[in-house]
Amino acid sequence: MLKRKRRTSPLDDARTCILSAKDKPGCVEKFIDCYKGRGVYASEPIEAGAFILEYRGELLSMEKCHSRHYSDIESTFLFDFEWQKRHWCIDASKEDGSLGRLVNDNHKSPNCVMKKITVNNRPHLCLFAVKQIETGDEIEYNYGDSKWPWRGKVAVGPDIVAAVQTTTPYPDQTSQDYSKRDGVKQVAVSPDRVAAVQTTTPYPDHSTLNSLVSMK
Ligand SMILES: C[S@@+](CC[C@H](N)C(=O)[O-])C[C@H]1O[C@@H](n2cnc3c(N)ncnc32)[C@H](O)[C@@H]1O
Repeated sequence: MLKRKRRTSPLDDARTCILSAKDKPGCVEKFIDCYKGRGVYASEPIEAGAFILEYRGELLSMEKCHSRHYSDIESTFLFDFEWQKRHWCIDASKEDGSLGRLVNDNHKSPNCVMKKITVNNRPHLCLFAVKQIETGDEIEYNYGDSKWPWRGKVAVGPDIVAAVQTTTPYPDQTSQDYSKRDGVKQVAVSPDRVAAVQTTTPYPDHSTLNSLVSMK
């Protein structure tokens, strides 16, 4: 009798990618517009539950993270979480070519979720699909409950964004040169925006996301 080949579990898949320090094939980076910047898109169908990408970066203790000085843009690439009863941060502010750091926020209908997994006694943050994802779909997860400024805006055209909420003034990013900022291709972040998302930490608080995805 023919033995059926066992499929790799999503967790094993994630472990393999983590150990190889390479992104899993199946996703590509795309420039969306000068407001949202880049995003990550599925280049093949991804089934619900599958491992997608690691949010790769430098693992820092919270103390170390606090001691560093990040620009507003860099601070949007910090992801804090709890592990072994201590607070940690993945600093993905360095442009290292990895895709996990480029995944954008969607708090209404995200197609993946961030989970914490431990490999070789170190924590890693990984995105897993929560629904079937089709080729060409943008990969998106929920950044958490912070008042992210873009959540009050609605896209009305490929490059035009209309403000539907005016509680936080936000610079007109359509008029800025996307490619010249900070030497990285990132959307400028206004100080107002950082103030709006600050809670207990001096940078955007991803910790709310942790409870959301039960990263205990
Ligand atoms: C971790 S980075 C994601 C990658 C980023 N788009 C880039 O091009 O580098 C987070 C930044 O992406 C942008 N962003 C993420 N989700 C967004 C959304 N739903 N709408 C508009 N901008 C978003 C914001 O500028 C945010 O500070």
